[in-house]
Formats: sequence, structure tokens, C-alpha cells
Amino acid sequence: MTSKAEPRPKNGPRPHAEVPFTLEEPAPKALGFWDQGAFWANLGVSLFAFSGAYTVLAPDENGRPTLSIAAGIVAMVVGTVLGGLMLGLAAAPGARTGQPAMVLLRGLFGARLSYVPTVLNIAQLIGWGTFELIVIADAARTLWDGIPRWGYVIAAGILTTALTIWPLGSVRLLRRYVTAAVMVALVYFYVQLLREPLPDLTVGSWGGFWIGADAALAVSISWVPVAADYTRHARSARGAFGAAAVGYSATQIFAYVLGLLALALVAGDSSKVFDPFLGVTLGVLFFAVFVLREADQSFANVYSTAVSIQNLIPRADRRVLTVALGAGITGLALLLDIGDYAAFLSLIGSVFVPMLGVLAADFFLGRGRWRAAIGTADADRLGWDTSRNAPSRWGMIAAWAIGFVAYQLIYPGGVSWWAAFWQDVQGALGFTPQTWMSASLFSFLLAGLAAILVGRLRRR
Ligand SMILES: Nc1ncnc2[nH]cnc12
Repeated sequence: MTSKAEPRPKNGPRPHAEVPFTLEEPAPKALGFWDQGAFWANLGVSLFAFSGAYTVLAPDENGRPTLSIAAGIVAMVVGTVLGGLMLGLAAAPGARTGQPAMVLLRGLFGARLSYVPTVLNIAQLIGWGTFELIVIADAARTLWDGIPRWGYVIAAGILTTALTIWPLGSVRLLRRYVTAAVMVALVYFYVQLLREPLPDLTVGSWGGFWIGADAALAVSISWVPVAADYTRHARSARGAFGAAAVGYSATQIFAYVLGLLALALVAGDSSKVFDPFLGVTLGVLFFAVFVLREADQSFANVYSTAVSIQNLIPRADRRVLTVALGAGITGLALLLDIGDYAAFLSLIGSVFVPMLGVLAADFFLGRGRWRAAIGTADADRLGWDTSRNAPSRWGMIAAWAIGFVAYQLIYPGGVSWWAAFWQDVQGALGFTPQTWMSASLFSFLLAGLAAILVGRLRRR
């Protein structure tokens, strides 16, 4: 079983090690705690945190916020901390097994069944990557519109693709130069925005608190299906957990609070949320830091798409894949207006919430916990088979499906035909979702519980 056989480096990690070109060679354990912390801290600060800050205010069907800014901040902190812990849970198995995220799913579901979430993940990551190039180009044009949009899209596509050729080098680059610049820009904007005359942040209600918390949680969880692609290079599972949970949550909280303050300054008009940043002294310069570093997100999207494709074709060269994918998302970003795609991305994302529940339960408490079984009679039965012949585990699929249904019943999302279907199911079951119900938490816990029960039943 691959997860048992993974050797630990004997002579310590090589400082400039790179990812092998195919999945057939072992992953170098080259990322320390600070490399990973800086990587996750960068992913936590996204332009989406500014443009999407209003989502944690639980907007009604007319887009009007129901939560006060103060309540939205608390909901966002709660959702982000919970989401960060879940991200940490997704990060640790990569470090322990040396396997990327979609290959880990071979251990959970079996090789063939792992191809289903792999294809979904490829679809969502191509969507996210395209989205990122569009966001970078639009934000760059608010800084300086002397270059047409297509020029910015192509420049962002080239930068993204270049970063993916040396993935571990790019993570080290982020740690060395980018993280510090981002922190300085964040602090600068805090000082500047807090000097502006802010409205009363307590106006509004606390009803819909969990809707706001869920919105923030969903953003953290959207990184779950890629976490192990990076933490497979981590030197310890504990470090991988801590760096992801703390690094990501800390900066996401910083970024969202800043986004909410900016939103308060433009009276909740999310189309103007960049204005307060650009309006302050040197704002254009510091905002340019945010725009440029957004390429770490598109980098992660393209690189992880390539690694996901390698779960299907392990011998494929990741460089060929990322160059083709970089060109592909650049073309899509030039051609498409994918504003409406956001709802599809959140729908695909909802697939991965219960999947993480099943994965964490089975990895830490079920068949995955081979360490606990070393030297015992259970040793042969435990441990994940992440080979290409791993047998199907339908019980785990059933546990995931239970969590998925729970999620959709509580929050079917914004794709109209899909939401209408689940509203019919709600009606047929006589179930009315309550505002205190968190779709993410319920589905995560229910799926995890079901995975433990299935595991126990199968052992009998
Ligand atoms: N670019 C991105 N932004 C936010 N969440 C994501 N999850 C995967 N890619 C993402």
C-alpha cells in the first residue's frame, strides 16, 4: 500500500528540490512550516475577499445585506476558523502519504471511483483559474486602463504559466518576497481605511448569522481539493495542518475585515468596493501588490489541475499539462464572461465538503490510520491503497452521498434548476431549513459519522 511504503528523506530535504515531472516518481519533502505558512497566507488574501465581502452579510434575494457589519465580521471569523481547521484536516494526509489530493481519493473510494471527483475537480479548477485571470485583468484596468483588457489577460496568463513550471520554487518565491509585501499592503490599508469616517457598524441584525458564517467557510473549503497537492511536499503532517489552518485563516480574516470596512465606506455598493483602496494616498501602489499577487491563486489552480489530470494519466508530464492549461484558461478568459459561473463553482465546491468529512473520518479514525495498527493484528487490514488498482469502496461513496444530500437540503445554492429540484425534495420530505443550520458543518459531520459507521459495519 502506497501510503505505508512512502520513505522519509534520510539526509534531510534538498533546499531547491523541485516536483518530479510525472506522478511515478516520489515527491520531495522540500517544504518547511514557513514555506507552507507563507503559501497559505497568500491564498487567504484574494481580490475575491474584497469584491465578495458582502456575501458574509447574508444578502437577501434583492442583494440587500441582512447582517450588520459587526455581525458579519463575527460570522466571517467563526466560518473562517472552522473552515481553516477543515483545510488543515485536508492538508495533513498529503504530508503523511506523499500523495496529491486526487490520488488520496483512490485510497478513500478506490482508483476508478476516484476519477469522478477528479473530473469535477478539474472542471472547477479550470473555472477558478479562468475567473482569476478575469479578476486580475479587471482589477489591473482599474489601476491603469492604458492597456486593453486582453493585454492584461494575456500577461496574467503568461505569469501564471511561468509560476507553474517551478511549483516549489514559486512557493519559496512567495515566502521570500511576496508575503511580506502583502502584509505591508494590508497594514497600510487598515491604517488608511480606519482613518475614514466609518458609519455605525452595528446597524442591522444578527439573523442569518450562519448563512454569513457558511459563506466564509465555503471559501476556505474551496481550497480543500487542492491542499494535498502542496502538502505532499511537507516535512511533517503536524506542520502541514498548522500552516494551512493558521496561515490561511489569519489572512482571510484580515482580508475580509478590510473588505467589509471598504464596503461600509461605499454604503454597501459592492461594485465600488475597490474605490476606498484606490482613493487613499499611495493606494494605487499598494493595491497593485494585491493585483500582482493574485497570480498565486491562478498558479495554484493551473498547477493543481495538472496534478489532478495526472491522477488519470500518471505518466503525463506536468510541464506540458500546465503550459496547455495556462493557454487554455487564457483563451477562456478572453472569450467568456463567466459572471454566472460563480454559482456553478459553489455547487461543485459543495461536493467536496462532505467528501472531506468522509476522508478525514476514514483517514484518521478508520482504514487510513495504519500507524496506530503497526505491530497489531489489524496491520494488514488498515492503511489506504492509493495504487492504480485500488478496489472500489462503495460504502464510502454512500457516506459521502448522505452528506451531499444533507448539504443540498439545507442549502441548494444559486443554480436555479438545481435549487428548484431540491426545493421540491424539501417539500416532499416536509423539511424546512432553518437559518441556524450550517450546510457545511452539518454535511461534514453527517458524512464523517456515516463513514465511521460504514467502516465499523464492514469490520464486523
Ligand atoms: N482561485 C480560487 N479562489 C478561491 N477559492 C478557490 N478554490 C480553488 N481555487 C480557488
